[in-house]
Amino acid sequence: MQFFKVKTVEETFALIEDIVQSIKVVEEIPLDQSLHRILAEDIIATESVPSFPRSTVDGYAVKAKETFGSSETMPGFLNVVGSVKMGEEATTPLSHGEAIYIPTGGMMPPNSDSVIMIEHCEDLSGLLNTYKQVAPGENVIQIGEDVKEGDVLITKGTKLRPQELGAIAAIGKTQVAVFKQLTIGYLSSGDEIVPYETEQIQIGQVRDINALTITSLVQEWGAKAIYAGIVSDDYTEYQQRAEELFKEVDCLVLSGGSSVGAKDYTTQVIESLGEPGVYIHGISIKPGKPTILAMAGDKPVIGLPGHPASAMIIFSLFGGEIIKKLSGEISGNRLDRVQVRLTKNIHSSMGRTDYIRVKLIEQEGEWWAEPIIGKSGLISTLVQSDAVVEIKSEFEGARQGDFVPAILLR
Ligand SMILES: Nc1nc2c(c(=O)[nH]1)N[C@H]1C(S)=C(S)[C@@H](COP(=O)(O)OP(=O)(O)OC[C@H]3O[C@@H](n4cnc5c(N)ncnc54)[C@H](O)[C@@H]3O)O[C@H]1N2
Ligand code: MOO
Repeated sequence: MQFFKVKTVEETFALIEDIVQSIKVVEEIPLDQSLHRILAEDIIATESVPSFPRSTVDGYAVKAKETFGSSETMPGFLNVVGSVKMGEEATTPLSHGEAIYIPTGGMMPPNSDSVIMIEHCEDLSGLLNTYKQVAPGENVIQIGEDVKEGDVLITKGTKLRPQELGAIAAIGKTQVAVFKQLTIGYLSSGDEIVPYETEQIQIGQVRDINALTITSLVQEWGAKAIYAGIVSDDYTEYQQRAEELFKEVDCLVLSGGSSVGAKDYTTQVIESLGEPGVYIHGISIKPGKPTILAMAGDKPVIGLPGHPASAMIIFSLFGGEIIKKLSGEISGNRLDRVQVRLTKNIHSSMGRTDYIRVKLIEQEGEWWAEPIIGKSGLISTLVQSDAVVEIKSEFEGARQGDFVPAILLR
């Protein structure tokens, strides 16, 4: 038996972009529960922030031109006529030759245009000595300088980070429309795989590692994971369990049995779930060559190679992209690779993209990648890794000192 439908990494990403459609289900949820969710509406500012001009420092609100020429040796003089109270409207207008004490964040009094910091002046019994001149607008946040009423503050498809929640809170919006949280189903396969809680394992058995790595990645990405346990290498059982789980989820992930051994039923199980079926069986990638990507109806199905490091790397790359597309996220400026330098020569084969597990070391302000040697069945190699460096298919490797792109695993 041979692998068929083998694709390059670039073709795989292009295919994902092409075949995976975003879910359209939208729900309104409280803002404080929307972290990491995907915005399903444009957030239009219904008011300006700030809604009144504010001081950015502790000092005295003044008319800038009345401080012109002030210096340490030649101070200017202004009369202090009051103070601004926090949280209250400043109503007393500033007249010629006057200054008003203002705390950081306080409202600028009418007719004032700038603030002189307290360290640049001295209040001598109501006579303010100014030792520095200020420019009009200095130390003031103007109305709408943060957010202007009517502007699009955040666009649909944005993954909500803490700063987006803060900005939405600033305009007084308490509910947001987001796309439904995705549910990703995960099932392990293999006669030798036993629940990780198994205290005493028999010779030949291995604890289910992928259940933890894969469902944890799902959670890290803001989706919900359903772990449906382990199936043996029996087609009927595997097919039934996969089909049951498939009905409950937006995307199904199966681990193990993706190769072409006699008991590798994953392809057959996936084909049974519906049309159009398997698009890719085999990617020219290392590790993780025997990866399966399919669509059953509008739901993506991923068959991961069983080796734990392969499964995690493949799921981080392609699973991440599929879930992102499915979730409705529209990535803006994405910094998903950083440039690091290699501490050693790395060999790789033309026509195959390699992802090499590396430890990152900082030396004299530069980041260096130290390859971690180990087979793709070894989970500890990922524990030691900070990143994987990418050697694209057109290269036969990379030399010590070369800059290479790294995908962070932290
Ligand atoms: N003749 C060939 N054989 C293999 C090839 C090939 O090109 N030609 N590719 C190899 C590569 S690369 C990989 S990766 C594996 C993938 O095989 P499967 O997806 O069929 O996975 P299994 O055989 O079920 O498992 C492989 C390995 O991983 C262990 N495993 C599986 N699931 C888990 C789990 N949930 N937790 C911990 N460990 C797991 C399993 O016990 C096996 O040792 O195929 C190669 N073969
Ligand atoms: O996916 Mo396999 O890891 O290349 O051993």
